[in-house]
Amino acid sequence: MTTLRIAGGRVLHPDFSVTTDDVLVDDTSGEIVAVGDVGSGDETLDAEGCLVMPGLVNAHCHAAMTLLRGYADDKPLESWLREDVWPVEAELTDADIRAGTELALVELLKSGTTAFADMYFSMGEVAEAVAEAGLRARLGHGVVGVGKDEDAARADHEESLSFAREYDGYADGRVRTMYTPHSLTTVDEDRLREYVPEAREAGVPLHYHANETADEVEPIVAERDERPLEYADGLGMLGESDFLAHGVHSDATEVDLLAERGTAVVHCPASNMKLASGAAPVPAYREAGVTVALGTDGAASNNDLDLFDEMRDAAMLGKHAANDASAVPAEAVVEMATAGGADALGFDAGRIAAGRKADLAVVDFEAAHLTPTHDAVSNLAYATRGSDVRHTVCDGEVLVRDGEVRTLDEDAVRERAAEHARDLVARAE
Ligand SMILES: N[C@@H](CCSC[C@H]1O[C@@H](n2cnc3c(=O)[nH]cnc32)[C@H](O)[C@@H]1O)C(=O)O
Ligand SMILES: [Zn+2]
Repeated sequence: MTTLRIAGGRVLHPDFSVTTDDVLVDDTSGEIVAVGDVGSGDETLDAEGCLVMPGLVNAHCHAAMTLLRGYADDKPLESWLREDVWPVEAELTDADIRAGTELALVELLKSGTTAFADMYFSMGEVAEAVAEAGLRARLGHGVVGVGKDEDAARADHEESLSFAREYDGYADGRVRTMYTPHSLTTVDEDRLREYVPEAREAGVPLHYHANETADEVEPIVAERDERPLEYADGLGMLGESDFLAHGVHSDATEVDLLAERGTAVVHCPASNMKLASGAAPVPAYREAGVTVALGTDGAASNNDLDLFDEMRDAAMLGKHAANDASAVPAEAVVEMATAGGADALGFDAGRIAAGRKADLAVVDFEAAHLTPTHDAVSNLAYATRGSDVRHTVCDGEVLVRDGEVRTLDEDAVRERAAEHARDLVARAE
């Protein structure tokens, strides 16, 4: 066992208090050993002038969509997907996805993110990239039934399940998996009835888009005379380990249903604002006891993967939507980006405490835009940027030191991704 002492910083505790303390982590167990006066470690990571916080969790992402950053903007979800995104995605190769995912991982790591959930395709490539980069992930092959005959749709579901079975526990357990039907409107009821029980048998959680836009809610209500999440519940899709993305247009019945079932919601404020999907009822979820996490969604609808941005957006959108400046306060968004995300994804992380996973972000607070520090949590929620992250530690390993990614070659990754993005778009035209 080699221990690492993260020394001299101010530590953000689970109760949101902040003290000047050291954190000792063990790179063999990947856990936090002690917080406080921890003695000396085998190695030291300097955190002087910094805030040591739990690593951020991006609980809903399509990592390789970094290749489509800025490709098609300023359109609503339905036409954006059908006219722009899906035609280009039809041209994606394994190598494209690897290149786009690595680009995403560089961005995630440099901005303090230690875990993410990814729904996309060529997930074996994504798992390899995660193994190499050193962070933690919950991965699923996204299933879309639209435009496919029954055999093709079945094959897509089978692929999602076989990936989930094969890769769960990969990369020393840092990779966990999930079954990911794209949404309640893009996947057939018959197929869900067939495959959801198989996912249960495989012991993997479900993750899907739900109640993202009003357009997606209306046809379900019109056809079935029940709310989308009542429909999902009838299909057995609201389990305790499941988590859904967006939940913008949930009504009070659905909020209560989620609370009762223990299903988490991933709030994606930037994507929801950019696609003009609406504002999720975050205060109602939290009051009802629903676990709320934060996600960037893909870089094509955000257009970055910076969770500090997302925290700020969540707070701002929450206040604006409620017409109440006290709605979605600083502590709430920091909790959503850390403990909430870890809970949604089923990782024993998101809090700095002995015995928890050693997933940490060390933020340099000695910057003009972070001075003074009246309230460290306020600074994190409202003034910090991803580029303020100095070190990122996951599973006890230092993945970013002094702003430099140690597990991936940033320049090579960036060049490769730019090349793949250019060729991909050219093929699709
Ligand atoms: N196997 C599927 C791929 C599904 S991956 C997940 C999908 O979600 C899409 N996506 C990205 N952002 C959003 C969003 O905000 N709402 C709904 N879908 C999205 C993304 O472009 C990708 O096509 C197929 O054969 O098409
Ligand atoms: Zn999405």
